[in-house]
Amino acid sequence: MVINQTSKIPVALTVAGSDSGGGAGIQADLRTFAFHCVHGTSALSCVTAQNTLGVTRVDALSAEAVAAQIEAVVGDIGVDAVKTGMLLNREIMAVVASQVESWNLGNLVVDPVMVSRSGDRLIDDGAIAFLQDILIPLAAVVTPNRFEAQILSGLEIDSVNDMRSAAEKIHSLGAKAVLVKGGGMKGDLRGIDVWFDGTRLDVLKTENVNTTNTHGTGCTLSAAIAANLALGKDLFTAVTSAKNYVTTALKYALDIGEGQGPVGHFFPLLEKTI
Ligand SMILES: Nc1ncnc2c1ncn2[C@@H]1O[C@H](COP(=O)(O)OP(=O)(O)OP(=O)(O)O)[C@@H](O)[C@H]1O
Ligand SMILES: Cc1ncc(CO)c(N)n1
Repeated sequence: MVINQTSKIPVALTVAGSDSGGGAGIQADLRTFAFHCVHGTSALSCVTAQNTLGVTRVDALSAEAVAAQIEAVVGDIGVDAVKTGMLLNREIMAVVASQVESWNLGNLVVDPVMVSRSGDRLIDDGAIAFLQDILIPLAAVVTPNRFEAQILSGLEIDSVNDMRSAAEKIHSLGAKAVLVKGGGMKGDLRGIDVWFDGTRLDVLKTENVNTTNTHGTGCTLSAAIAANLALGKDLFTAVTSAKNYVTTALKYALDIGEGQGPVGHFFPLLEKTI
């Protein structure tokens, strides 16, 4: 890609939580945007005290504060794509949905964050129905992991066929496309995702990377999809390129902390210096 000083700089917005450990959430999103040469902007929904072992505390921002951040960014800078991550509660989801509608924001990637890899609950009771009924229908693509896809579809997911059925069921909620992610599947199925956009049902396969340092894969994937959309790629290409980015970032995952380390976003720089 060539970006010179006269090119229009693509801009992406993440509406998500902060991960103090730097592996997921807004920190992962902004790094991912930067490594796609996309200017990253952010609206913080909550602050988690978190590390590679898990989440010890969550503090929500007010819904008004989230709305004000989105307004400040969109009203002045403008955005080419948006991703949502950990939105925590219905009040925050409601202002995000109304901002998306009033600014007519297309290219919306909804990562329906409900639970972390280490098993911590990242959404309030009662917010799931709102996500399902109001936010997901506004999305260009929704990217549930295995656990989230089970909740959204009501199906048990143990095989690729189950992932296909879940993708079809979740598509009927109204998003243009669905990517059911397979990071939480067992054995060889880890790393297999299923795409459905109403006509095309595809199994997306990359190599299964043998690492336990997988913190932030989902945030990185949805941020990379948003970055690719901001760069003007079509939705399916944005998703497959994002998946390739995550696979390489997993190969360069960081072995830090006592638990699950984060994926290594900065591999493009490492490769240049090797
Ligand atoms: N070990 C692995 N090898 C290859 N790809 C993987 C592996 N683990 C996860 N992935 C890929 O990473 C992407 C994110 O999927 P995953 O199911 O891990 O999301 P998630 O559970 O939302 O992530 P997190 O909550 O850790 O941010 C998917 O494309 C998935 O296939
Ligand atoms: C802030 C935040 N967002 C998303 C996730 C999902 O991995 C997480 N663990 N923390």
